[in-house]
Amino acid sequence: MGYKFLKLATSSVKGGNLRIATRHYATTHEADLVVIGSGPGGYVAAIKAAQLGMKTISVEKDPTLGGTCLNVGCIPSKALLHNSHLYHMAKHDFKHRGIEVGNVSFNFDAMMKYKVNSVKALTGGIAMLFQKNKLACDAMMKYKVNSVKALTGGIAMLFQKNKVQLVRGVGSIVAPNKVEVKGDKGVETINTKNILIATGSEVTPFPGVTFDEKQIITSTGALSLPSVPKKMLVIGAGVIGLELGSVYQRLGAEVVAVEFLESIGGVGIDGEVSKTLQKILVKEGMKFKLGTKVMGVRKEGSGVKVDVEAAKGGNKETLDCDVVLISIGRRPYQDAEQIYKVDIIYAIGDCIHGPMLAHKAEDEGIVCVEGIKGMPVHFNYDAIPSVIYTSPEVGWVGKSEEDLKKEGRAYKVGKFPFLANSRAKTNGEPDGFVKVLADKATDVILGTHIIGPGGGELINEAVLAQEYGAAAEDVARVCHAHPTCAEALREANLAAYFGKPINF
Ligand SMILES: Cc1cc2nc3c(=O)[nH]c(=O)nc-3n(C[C@H](O)[C@H](O)[C@H](O)COP(=O)(O)OP(=O)(O)OC[C@H]3O[C@@H](n4cnc5c(N)ncnc54)[C@H](O)[C@@H]3O)c2cc1C
Ligand SMILES: NC(=O)c1ccc[n+]([C@@H]2O[C@H](COP(=O)([O-])OP(=O)(O)OC[C@H]3O[C@@H](n4cnc5c(N)ncnc54)[C@H](O)[C@@H]3O)[C@@H](O)[C@H]2O)c1
Repeated sequence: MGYKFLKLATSSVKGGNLRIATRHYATTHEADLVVIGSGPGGYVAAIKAAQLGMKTISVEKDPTLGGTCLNVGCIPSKALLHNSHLYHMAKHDFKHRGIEVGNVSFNFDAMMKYKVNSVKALTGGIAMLFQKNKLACDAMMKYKVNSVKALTGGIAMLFQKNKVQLVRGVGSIVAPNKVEVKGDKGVETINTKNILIATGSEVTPFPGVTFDEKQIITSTGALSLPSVPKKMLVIGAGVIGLELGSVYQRLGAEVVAVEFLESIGGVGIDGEVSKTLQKILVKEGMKFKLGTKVMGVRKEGSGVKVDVEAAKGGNKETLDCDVVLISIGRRPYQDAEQIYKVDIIYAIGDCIHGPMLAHKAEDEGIVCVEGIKGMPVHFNYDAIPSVIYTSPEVGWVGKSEEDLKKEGRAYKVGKFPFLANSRAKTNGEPDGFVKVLADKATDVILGTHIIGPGGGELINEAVLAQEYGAAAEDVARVCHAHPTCAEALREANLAAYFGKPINF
């Protein structure tokens, strides 16, 4: 697929948050490429462009680099998921493994501090990498002084290393080759050959509901609650609802997830995997109200009341909770004022179509700047992995059984349970399975679905196979280390191509 699909008129970029700035120029810069937004899409694109020899400027409005993913998304959520999982294991699982640790408790403040430090370490590093390309930048230097700690980390280091210049402030496209940045230093102007928009996304609001980020919260509030609520209601059992719901459920909250659909896990998840995940999470203590729509959310007394109704109509009830997390999706960032209509700009990541995932944004960023340089480009949208970082983890790539049935495509299924995988069994993590879907006639892999230990890591092997057009037999004939959970992936491929695995 060519890179032109990323070349958009600004008017077609859904997240049109690009303002017409007041014209009072403090400084003028020249660039080959200006990247607006330093999330995983923008910062990766900026670094790649600098590595390809382009004079690159990154424009960021927020005080820290890294966008949603590093500041209020992937990274802080995974810090909480990992540590709450360790706590949960120590409390409920260690004893039967012969590990005696006495009374296990947790220090919520310390857990939050660990999360903050994980984020700092990564956001700081981007600026360092930008600096490595030795472009003078006052804002960068100020940043260096102000956040020495941050500079020891990842993104700051990457900016430094790759000589990407950073200009802080809100970017606006004011002409086809001109970006204005309104920041603390007034308005800076950048004359540039190319512009790339990577302005990301924001929470989809719930009609009639105002977030206070204390009791009626988005994912951002959920990442910084002062204490574990007694009862948490989650609206939307998609990725965020399941991940952050898991965190608080493990830490002792009673968590109920209300979901409009009859299944959990959001878009693209295979139906059998979704059902299995739901069973496991219910066993762990999470509750679900599926096929239920939320009609209203209001604060009453010290709590929150949520009015719900069966999605098909009928049964109505009011649910009580201390905190309600609304996680019904995200939309392209909409701080829209006036949009200058220019034809030749590029846009990537959450602000355009496609799955809102950090790795999708990153890969689009690389493909986009390679395209600008006139290099051959390739991005296979059918081979973007999805992971839900619950316990066990869920990972998938390609088509689900539901997709294939809808398409009327003849396919075969190869399935292997972790119960029969020696490593998973020995580790005491036997829940879940690997399912491979392959074309009935050609054996070419169409989709892989994993629920089980390390599913989020294992899926990458399946992505590689699918990217290279592998048949199930190809993976089945590759020697896999023993004992590893990856052998379950091999066995599922064996089952798909030969009809029978070895160990089950
Ligand atoms: C709780 C949560 C958990 C998540 N977990 C995962 C996960 O595990 N894995 C995964 O793949 N994805 C995850 N995501 C999704 C992921 O965060 C996004 O897909 C990703 O951040 C998108 O990258 P982006 O570069 O397109 O935009 P963003 O990361 O949103 O970055 C956009 C940047 O642009 C800046 N900006 C916007 N407008 C302007 C302007 N006019 N001038 C200057 N700067 C501007 C913003 O300040 C921001 O820094 C998660 C999201 C959330 C909310
Ligand atoms: N692990 C990851 O990769 C990860 C983690 C977190 C977030 N993200 C990204 O962030 C984005 C947003 O996540 P999300 O969980 O908010 O969205 P989502 O699309 O994953 O899930 C939203 C869920 O809310 C349900 N819903 C919508 N309106 C509802 C209503 N009125 N009442 C009840 N249920 C309702 C939907 O049916 C859906 O199941 C996603 O696109 C996701 O890709 C990714």
